[in-house]
Amino acid sequence: MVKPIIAPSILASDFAHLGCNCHKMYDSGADWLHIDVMDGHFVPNISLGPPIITSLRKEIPREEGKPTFFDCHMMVSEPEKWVPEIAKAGGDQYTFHYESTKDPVALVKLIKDHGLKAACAIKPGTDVGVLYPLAESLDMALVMTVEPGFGGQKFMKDMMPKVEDLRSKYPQLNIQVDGGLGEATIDDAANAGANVIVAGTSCFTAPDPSKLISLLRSKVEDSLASKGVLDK
Ligand SMILES: O=C(CO)[C@@H](O)[C@H](O)COP(=O)(O)O
Repeated sequence: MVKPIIAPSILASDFAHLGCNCHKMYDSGADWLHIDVMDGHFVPNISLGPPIITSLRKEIPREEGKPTFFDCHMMVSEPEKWVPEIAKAGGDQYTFHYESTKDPVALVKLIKDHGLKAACAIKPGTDVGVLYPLAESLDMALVMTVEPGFGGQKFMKDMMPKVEDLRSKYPQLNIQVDGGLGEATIDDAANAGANVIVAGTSCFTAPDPSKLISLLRSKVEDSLASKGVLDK
């Protein structure tokens, strides 16, 4: 059984006001913050890294009963290298890209040994079948719905068969979609069976983020209930 999880991507925040903007997302009903770490090698962009996550964790300390989960999406060439630093900085989940590692099984173990939840992402051109041998050991699978690297891109609806395939094979797995999600695209993602919705531009530009977050949540909830996999 899985729950709807709405995760605003802080890449769309004005970084000059990052702390305030992150509080605003949690106050608006976000479950997680999605933190995009980019190294300029795996993707053609540089975003932020462990020092900023450390500062954010000081600003948003872990507190029982409060949403403070940091979902770290590692768009980096050497995902093994950054596990200890992300753990130390205060990350909660470490999502590596399948395309960036030679040994995903060892990497999942390394991530869990550092007390982090382990997730694996696939780029749009990667076959969903690469996730099958890993799925039982993962806390989440991420199906990218844009080419990783930049916010504000167009949602790729043709990725939805990957989500449908994973949901039918792994009803209990957290399945995340990332890129171009918002009011216009949530139906496609929810109907396919995604339960973790990353939304950057849509959340950070919404006149009322709480309204958007509750809309995204209710669409996911309805779809999970219709599939009989909603954790109430
Ligand atoms: O990982 C990425 C981009 O590489 C995403 O997390 C984007 O930041 C999502 O942004 P929007 O498409 O929602 O603006």
